[in-house]
Amino acid sequence: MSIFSKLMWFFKANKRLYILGLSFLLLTEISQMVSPALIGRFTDVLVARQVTSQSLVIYGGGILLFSILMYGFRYAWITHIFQGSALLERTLRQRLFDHYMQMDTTFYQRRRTGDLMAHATNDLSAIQRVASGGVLMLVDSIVIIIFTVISMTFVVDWRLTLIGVLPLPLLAWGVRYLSPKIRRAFTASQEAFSRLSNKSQESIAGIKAIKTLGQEQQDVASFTSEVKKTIEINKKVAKIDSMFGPMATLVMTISYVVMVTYGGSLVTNQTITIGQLVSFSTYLGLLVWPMFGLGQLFNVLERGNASYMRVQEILAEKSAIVEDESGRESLAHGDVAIDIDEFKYPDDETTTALSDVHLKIKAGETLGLVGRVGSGKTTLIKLLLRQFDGYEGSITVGGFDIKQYKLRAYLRAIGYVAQENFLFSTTVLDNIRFADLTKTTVEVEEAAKKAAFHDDVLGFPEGYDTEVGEHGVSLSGGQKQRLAIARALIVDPEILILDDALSAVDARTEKQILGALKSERQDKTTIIAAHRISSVMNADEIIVFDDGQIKERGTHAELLALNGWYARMYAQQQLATQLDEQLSAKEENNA
Ligand SMILES: Nc1ncnc2c1ncn2[C@@H]1O[C@H](COP(=O)(O)OP(=O)(O)OP(=O)(O)O)[C@@H](O)[C@H]1O
Repeated sequence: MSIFSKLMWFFKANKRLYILGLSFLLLTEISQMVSPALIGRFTDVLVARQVTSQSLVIYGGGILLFSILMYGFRYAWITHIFQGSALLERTLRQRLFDHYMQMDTTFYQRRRTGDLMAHATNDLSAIQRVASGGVLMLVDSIVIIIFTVISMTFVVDWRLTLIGVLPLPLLAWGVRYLSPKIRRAFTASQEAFSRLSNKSQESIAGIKAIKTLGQEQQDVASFTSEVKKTIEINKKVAKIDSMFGPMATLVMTISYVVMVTYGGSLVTNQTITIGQLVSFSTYLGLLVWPMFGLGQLFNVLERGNASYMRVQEILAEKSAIVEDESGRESLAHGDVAIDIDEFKYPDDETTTALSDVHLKIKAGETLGLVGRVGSGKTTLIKLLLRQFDGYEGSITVGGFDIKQYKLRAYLRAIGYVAQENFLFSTTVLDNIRFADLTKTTVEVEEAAKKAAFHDDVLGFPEGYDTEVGEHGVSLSGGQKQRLAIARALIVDPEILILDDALSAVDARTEKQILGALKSERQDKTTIIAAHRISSVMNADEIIVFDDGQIKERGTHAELLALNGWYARMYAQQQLATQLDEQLSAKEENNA
């Protein structure tokens, strides 16, 4: 029952809908009570052999009239209540989705995709059932029970009523006994569903890796075992669930036995008429649904409660990125000053990911970030993207701390391209102009040209209208990277960040893209993190990271003169390129 108080905010907000719905319910029940009384009276007229055409019209017409009224009222109240539940589902869905959108990176690291999807589907449906079936069963059952018992007392006999309804508390006891069991079973079932969703999601997403490593059979086996576990848990739910129905039938049968034996004796000693016994039997019949309803109700409420708690737990999680409500709305631009004394990832407090990183990028300049694998390049970029706020020190853009900007305003100024980029299941055109769908085809083409992607698109079956992503053509790693670069360039960001975003393109294409960036973005800032020195060698300043710290810094020439890691890497890569060129030339000669 506590789920109703938890949802009170919603019922209050939609009280008009619910008051109307419940008023129609009351009218339905009142109409429903009239027919059994009319049937009883008519039985007495029949027994006394006093049937006339007038009595036929009165009783027949009366029963028909009230049935029609009942139909209309029932239709009206059910539509109101179900409208309410659809509203609740929409409200919660919106809240949950907004929450998902606001949450930070660590939230998505902690929570598995399958779980998050289960909350948005199964859990919300279970809660929605509380506001529809739950309300319907609760109010309908209680009102029918009260009205029926009152009608039984006044139309028939109070003693028969008392004895007839005496077995009903047995049902209440049964429900109380079974409820905690169904709650536990249902929570386990929801968790099993989440695990199954996770497994399916991971297998589908990782299908290429599974096939390449020849792990199909193992994967099917582990999926089957997960399915088996889920079925076992659901069997348990069904077992407990199926106890409710027969229990209600049993209790009702006891009531009928009481009615036949005690009611029969009342008719024999002429305390009540046969017609009244018929009315009583019809009233008792009306109690069958509320008994089932109450049994089901607790089931629906327990499920709803378990789901509501899970959804609330998610909604209560706060993003580590705190939005400054009165923050700056204006576009962030100007010099970038990075002063990080120390940063540790929240899930690894023992390791210092960055320390003493102090650098300045003047507006319009290019910064290069290099260093061995895991040296901290992406970590610094994550801080710039405000994926983590918990560092000692500050990052400012245009003299203002990046935390002083409204997140949306700040991120609007940034174009970010990662090594692996997500493509949406839509056309190349809409993927490129994803950040601003008002951009024209010409603007999209221009951005694609700068990213050296335009010629590739012309080769696609339907050019810019070719569908890509899950339901469309597959792009190569390099094409995906260049599409993502075009996507970032189209909004002409104040700060463009390329995080190993040229790793899958060849040296010539890289040169072409870097040339376009240089000429098109003269007054805009660019940050390039890369493994290939050629990606950063023309930057105004190059930072060499090692173990989260700046090990070397300077221009290309200065770093070569230092004769450290950078110079060694450059020499090695130069050598590799020369060897490659010699090999290609040889192959061409041989061909
Ligand atoms: N979310 C995280 N939680 C904890 N540690 C992390 C997290 N992300 C990265 N790290 C660790 O931080 C260190 C720096 O990683 P980072 O991704 O910044 O390196 P990188 O220089 O960009 O490497 P690469 O060249 O491979 O992209 C690594 O030791 C990495 O394991």
